Amino acid sequence: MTVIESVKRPQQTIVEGYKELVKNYESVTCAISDNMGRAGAMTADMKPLFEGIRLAGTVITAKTVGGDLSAVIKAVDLAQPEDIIVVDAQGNANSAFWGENITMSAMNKRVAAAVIDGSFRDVEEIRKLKFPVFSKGIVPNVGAIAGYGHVNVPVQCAGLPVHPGDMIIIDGNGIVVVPNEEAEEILNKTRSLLEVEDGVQEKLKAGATIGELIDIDQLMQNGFNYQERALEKR
Ligand SMILES: O=C([O-])CC(=O)C(=O)O
Ligand SMILES: [Mg+2]
Repeated sequence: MTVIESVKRPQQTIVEGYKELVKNYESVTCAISDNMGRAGAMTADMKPLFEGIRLAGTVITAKTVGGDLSAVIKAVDLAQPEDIIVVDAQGNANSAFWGENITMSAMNKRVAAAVIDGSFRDVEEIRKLKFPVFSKGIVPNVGAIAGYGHVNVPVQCAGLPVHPGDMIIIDGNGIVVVPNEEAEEILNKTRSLLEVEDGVQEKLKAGATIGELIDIDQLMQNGFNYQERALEKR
């Protein structure tokens, strides 16, 4: 079992920058994905417990072994306010890795959300508590708590590598992960892209179509043929 207690987080101004974007723009995750090479999102089978989850926070990871929840319980204890717990349960949707009691622990630590590559239970209670959970499913069966698992090690979650201290941003479109070392650059690029999007919106509101604005006819005449291109180079 590996338990890493201290996590290197992005500077507070960067974390606040992402929170500000989430406050001011609706589809921040889409702009972040665009800036990460049209990637960076968790898979679409990650479902929210309720609508309207909009958050940015830093990652604490729990990597489970079998159905054991011990790593999740320990991760909650190591969290700082507004952290997001990412549970790598290897996509095991037939076992619960989170429940009402763990939610109440997490709320006592002011954890912002749980993102689980697996399932959880006590769904009605957690909905009433309004604690944000994203998961692959909901199921009553839960594993033992027998001391197995790892905390704050690199993990995967829903198709993405995730490291402790990365940024997670969640809105109505889904979840994106920005690696800690790219957090500042992606924040700046995303701010700019959202401003550009505002400009495009103005043109659309004035009656334009995207096809006109990007000259789609010309683009489609230039269909790319890699064999022709390869021959040109001989
Ligand atoms: O107790 C467990 O193992 C999970 C659970 O149901 C809870 O956290 O309430
Ligand atoms: Mg329970």
